[in-house]
Amino acid sequence: MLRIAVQAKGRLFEETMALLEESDIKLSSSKRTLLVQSTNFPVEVLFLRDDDIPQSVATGVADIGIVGENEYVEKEEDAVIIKRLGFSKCRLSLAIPKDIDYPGLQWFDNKKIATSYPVILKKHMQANGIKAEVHVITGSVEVAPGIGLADAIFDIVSSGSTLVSNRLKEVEVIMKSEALLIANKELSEEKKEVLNELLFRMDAVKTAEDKKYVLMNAPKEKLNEIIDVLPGMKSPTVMPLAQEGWCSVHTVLDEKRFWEIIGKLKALGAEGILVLPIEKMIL
Ligand SMILES: Nc1ncnc2c1ncn2[C@@H]1O[C@H](COP(=O)(O)OP(=O)(O)OP(=O)(O)O)[C@@H](O)[C@H]1O
Ligand SMILES: O=P(O)(O)OC[C@H]1O[C@H](OP(=O)(O)OP(=O)(O)O)[C@H](O)[C@@H]1O
Ligand SMILES: [Mg+2]
Repeated sequence: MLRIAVQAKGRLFEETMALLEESDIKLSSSKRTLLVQSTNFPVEVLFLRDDDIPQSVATGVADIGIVGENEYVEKEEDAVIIKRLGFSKCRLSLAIPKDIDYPGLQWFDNKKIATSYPVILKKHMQANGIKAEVHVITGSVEVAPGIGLADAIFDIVSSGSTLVSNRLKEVEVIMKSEALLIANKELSEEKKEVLNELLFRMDAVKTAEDKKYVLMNAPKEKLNEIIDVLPGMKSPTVMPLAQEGWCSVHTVLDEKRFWEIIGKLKALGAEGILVLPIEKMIL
């Protein structure tokens, strides 16, 4: 049985649960108890605060965990990164009151900075020879300058709207972060096998995520030109239609180039284009 530590509630929770669900890991209880077994796969899910996930994985309380990179780097626990998961993307930044002119990092010399990430902050300041006072608070960091608790903050930024509503501006990005799958360093062979199967399933979900299955009717005389604009995995499937001179073309398209390719297909006379989501893709 492989034990996975995940965030019980918060910014990581929904996408973590969606990833497990799309990997066909069914959980026995919809009520959230601390530890829930899967009914169809040899894993159990341990729900924790995200701060506690790196340590629980490093000590072997859990075998693997899903946690923000910021939290993983801050905690300096001895666990290994297995996979970058690409969700909960954000950055850790320094921000100061918006009306202050910012001359560069030296501004922070002898200033008081509020943060929940003292380790990352102190390392960065030390590496740049800046002596700042670090004031640790665990939440609502952005209000600190407004209430006179600190001169500046070092915290998570995504859209930047929390900074704006607290009259702050982002002046330095110190690190970028996304959700990570981390693992204990000494998993048994049995657990490694379960982990490999889980990774195989997660890859199939991730690969499918930015792809679409596309079907269209194409005039036969334009078929070669249409095939030329389709990247596909190998080559498209082409099937005859009852109507003379037409065929049906099926292929897989990358979401990034989707509109560009669809435009070319329409120009070549493709009709009745259907676009379907792909649940899983095994290459
Ligand atoms: N606005 C955001 N946009 C994207 N990702 C974010 C955002 N805020 C936080 N994250 C990421 O999600 C993680 C969890 O954020 P959350 O705010 O839920 O943490 P928390 O309040 O410390 O939760 P917990 O109760 O588990 O300790 C962060 O460590 C970060 O990696
Ligand atoms: O740049 P933005 O898009 O505004 O996001 C940044 C905010 O998001 C997170 O807090 P969250 O909203 O998760 O609430 P919390 O403070 O309760 O963790 C984070 O702590 C920042 O405060
Ligand atoms: Mg936390």
